[in-house]
Amino acid sequence: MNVTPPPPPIVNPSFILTLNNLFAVAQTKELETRNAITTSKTWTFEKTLGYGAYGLTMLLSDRDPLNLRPVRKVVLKRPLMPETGVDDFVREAEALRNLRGHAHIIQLINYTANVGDFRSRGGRLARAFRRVKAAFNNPPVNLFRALSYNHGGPAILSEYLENGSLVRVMERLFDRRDQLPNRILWSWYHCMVSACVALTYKKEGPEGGPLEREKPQANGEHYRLIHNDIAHRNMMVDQCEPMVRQHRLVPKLVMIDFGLARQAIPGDEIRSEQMNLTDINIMMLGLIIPRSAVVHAEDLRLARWNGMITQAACILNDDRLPYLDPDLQMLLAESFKCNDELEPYGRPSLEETFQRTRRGMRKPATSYSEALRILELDETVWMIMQNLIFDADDDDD
Ligand SMILES: Nc1ncnc2c1ncn2[C@@H]1O[C@H](COP(=O)(O)OP(=O)(O)OP(=O)(O)O)[C@@H](O)[C@H]1O
Repeated sequence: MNVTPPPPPIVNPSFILTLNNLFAVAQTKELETRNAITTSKTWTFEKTLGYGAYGLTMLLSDRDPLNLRPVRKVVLKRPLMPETGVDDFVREAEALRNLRGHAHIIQLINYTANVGDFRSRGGRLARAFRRVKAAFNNPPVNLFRALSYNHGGPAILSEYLENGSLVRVMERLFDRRDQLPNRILWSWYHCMVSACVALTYKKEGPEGGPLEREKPQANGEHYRLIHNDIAHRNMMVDQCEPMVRQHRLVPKLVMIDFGLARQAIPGDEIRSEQMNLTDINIMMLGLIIPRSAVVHAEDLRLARWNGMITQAACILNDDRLPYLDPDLQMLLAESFKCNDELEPYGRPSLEETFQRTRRGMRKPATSYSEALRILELDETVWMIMQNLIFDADDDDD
């Protein structure tokens, strides 16, 4: 019998992480980082937030023995193995630097391609002096320096958002057989669409600078960034903002994890916008029906509805979703519209979705029918947010 030999591996096999050893590698990396941070005495290792095929994401806090400043928490992301994923880190850092200053994007604090560059030549005295200085002012480079003694490779530092991701919200909705009022759905839809608008132009703001809400740009260079990993786990819940009308009751959402982000080629501006937007629209279906298994475009079912063919069948049954705002239902139905060949057709653009979600977000409780109004009142929205996010136990973290 003629047996064809297997093709040679494209990647050096020593760099391939199987699921079996991924956990062990992540644990070792965590221990290394924990030791380096503990030795430095200027930062504290709090916990590991997560790890994927390439990176380990950890929460650290600024150690302030004199209690001179508010404790600052930061997120540190490092590659699991120095040989792999470094390109993803460089791309992620570059995207975060370009997008810094956009209100719905996680804010980069600092980045280095190689923590080894921070290895200081000073002796014990210099180190002791730095430690004393750190009690007054502990800049993020101290962290890179702490990591530099035993390691090289890239590190990304970003702000920490303590309210978890939309996965947490979805799980709680599922457990409690609850549903989100339309005003929360509109508000979060608009946040996520704003994050997609952010991906169309660079902001390049300074570290710690003011954040600006995104606006579709009529002119200027298009950034054409495709996130490639838009999912509930990569949309974080921020704080409420008492001075911003739309986030007084409903906290802002912020997009994270740009490790897979790529810039589309010139000419592909609209395609890049539509790719990000489709992922957001799929996330919206999940927020409306947390029990639905819709997580990928392939899971969408087709329906004929109001003279169109749409893939949004799961939200068109009015008996199952009597509370859903017809305007929101219509926007999502149109966002999954297909032609007779079942290809995407006539879907609202990013700019149109931005304008329609903004109008939706601004609807007061009184604009809903009397039967629904109780769900949409400020008091109900506030109570649901407390319940799902701010007062929720941390047992499922
Ligand atoms: N800035 C942040 N604030 C709070 N939590 C964060 C932050 N960044 C990441 N996390 C948490 O850490 C987890 C992993 O982070 P991240 O998505 O950046 O890494 P990843 O290795 O690409 O993971 P994945 O492949 O699961 O997306 C996230 O799902 C989130 O829960």
